Amino acid sequence: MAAVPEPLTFALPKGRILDSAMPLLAAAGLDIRAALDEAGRKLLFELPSGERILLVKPVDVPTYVEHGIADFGIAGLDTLLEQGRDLYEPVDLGIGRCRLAVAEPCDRPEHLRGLRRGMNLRVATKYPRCALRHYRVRGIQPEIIPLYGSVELGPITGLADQIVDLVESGETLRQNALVEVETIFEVSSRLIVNAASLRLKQPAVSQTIAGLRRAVEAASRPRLQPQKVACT
Ligand SMILES: Nc1ncnc2c1ncn2[C@@H]1O[C@H](COP(=O)(O)OP(=O)(O)OP(=O)(O)O)[C@@H](O)[C@H]1O
Ligand SMILES: O=P(O)(O)OC[C@H]1O[C@H](OP(=O)(O)OP(=O)(O)O)[C@H](O)[C@@H]1O
Repeated sequence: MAAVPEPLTFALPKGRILDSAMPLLAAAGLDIRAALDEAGRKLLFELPSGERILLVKPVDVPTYVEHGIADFGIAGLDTLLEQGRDLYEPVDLGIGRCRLAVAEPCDRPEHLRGLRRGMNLRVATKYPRCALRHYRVRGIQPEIIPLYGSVELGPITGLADQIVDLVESGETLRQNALVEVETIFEVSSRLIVNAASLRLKQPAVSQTIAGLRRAVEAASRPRLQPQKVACT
């Protein structure tokens, strides 16, 4: 008797990324909307097609995938570069687009003079490793002040001179009198895969990857504008 294939498990990030990922997942045959509504506050649920869904804080998604608890996950490039884990990253989903950037108060250019004189630069960030790498290649050794959110408060309150944080529209910076001075890298969300699942759960894993690639391609194709038809 043929062995029943083990169902796939997906670690999905709660919050803004899940909303943009749902149409892509549905197009790839993984329609989680109804099960999600039914799940209420449950963090682990099963789809009628058998797949298991784990709802995880975005920063924890790579942990579940690296440890093999989930076969797949969705994580931002910011999180992946910060954590530097052993994972496959086969599809850029093209969602959750933003950038990791350096910003500072618009009205306080004196830190620049400090930088040139090698004075201690205090940088508040949720991304200590990415920030350190960015400054070190420029010969600057900043004091990193780790924060878990509302990073823009750092310079306003005098906690930090600069911040390294995500910028999308730039509205949060603007409303907090900060200005972007350098982009470190562009961010989008990626499909991540556990290394062992890639080998041991073929062909289901390959099918999912191919399905999501097709969904991303279809989503990025320009839509045809409806043409006006002249009635004669
Ligand atoms: N403003 C933004 N625009 C687009 N993508 C973003 C933005 N902020 C974050 N992201 C992307 O979404 C991912 C998750 O960010 P999100 O803010 O939802 O998680 P979080 O900071 O852990 O939130 P929470 O603290 O509410 O759990 C980030 O790693 C990044 O890739
Ligand atoms: O350029 P914008 O479009 O204004 O977006 C950028 C903001 O979005 C993220 O914050 P989030 O909403 O996740 O809150 P957080 O500060 O708690 O991380 C990020 O950390 C910025 O603060």
